[in-house]
Amino acid sequence: MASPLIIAIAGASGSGKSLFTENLLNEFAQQGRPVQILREDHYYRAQDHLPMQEREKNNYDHPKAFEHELLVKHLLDLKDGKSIEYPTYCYKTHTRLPNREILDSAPVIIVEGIMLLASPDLEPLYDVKIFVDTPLDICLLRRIKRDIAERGRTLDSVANQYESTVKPMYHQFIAPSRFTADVIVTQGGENYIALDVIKSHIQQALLNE
Ligand SMILES: Nc1ncnc2c1ncn2[C@@H]1O[C@H](COP(=O)(O)OP(=O)(O)O)[C@@H](O)[C@H]1O
Ligand SMILES: O=c1ccn([C@@H]2O[C@H](COP(=O)(O)O)[C@@H](O)[C@H]2O)c(=O)[nH]1
Repeated sequence: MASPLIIAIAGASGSGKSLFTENLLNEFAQQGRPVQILREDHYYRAQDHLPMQEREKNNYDHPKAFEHELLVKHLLDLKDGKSIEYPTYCYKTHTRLPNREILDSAPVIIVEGIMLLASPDLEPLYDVKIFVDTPLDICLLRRIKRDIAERGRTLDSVANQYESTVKPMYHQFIAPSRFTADVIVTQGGENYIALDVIKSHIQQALLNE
């Protein structure tokens, strides 16, 4: 098998990265082309050694919050055609779960997450770098709805975390990383023209291998 293409999709929390990734996956699934998806969030560091109150105060919007060393190893393994033991993370308890999933390599690997273009160790591994660029007020509104519905948060906790870490870290790490991207996607997860352009590029790259 030729070396898999690795597509990185970055952007602010709530920008629409997950939805964009799902829609890209659907495009390939319709053609019966195997795609593997990795989420950077699964590589948040385990925090079982810390009490819950400490975990709640942590900065989850700093590159060091992630075990990027393990993500680098996993991407290299997938590039070599090997399977990986993909970790699982729980946002409610802010730590890893014991179960791991075996993921096989595939011709297209999509990796999605906030800090993917802000880590010099990861950047050389990508074949295509995409940044989903959505205004921060829209990201915040989506995050409020999602975090209350799915991640066990309250309006107050979302607002406090946003002011203390999410917003400042966005300006320090995520916004500058957009300049390393090959493609900037506006309008979040439902930009079908961007999806089409990226799908065509990937198909062409696979044909040329
Ligand atoms: N273009 C869009 N229009 C409307 N809602 C969207 C759009 N993109 C994403 N969403 C919604 O906003 C929320 C956050 O999107 P998500 O893809 O999870 O963001 P991210 O992965 O960047 O944090 C989800 O509930 C998602 O369905
Ligand atoms: O334990 C945790 C881990 C992460 N977060 C927040 O999640 C987002 C990143 O996930 P998206 O799916 O891209 O929104 C990040 O901004 C962290 O603040 C958390 O709250 N708790």
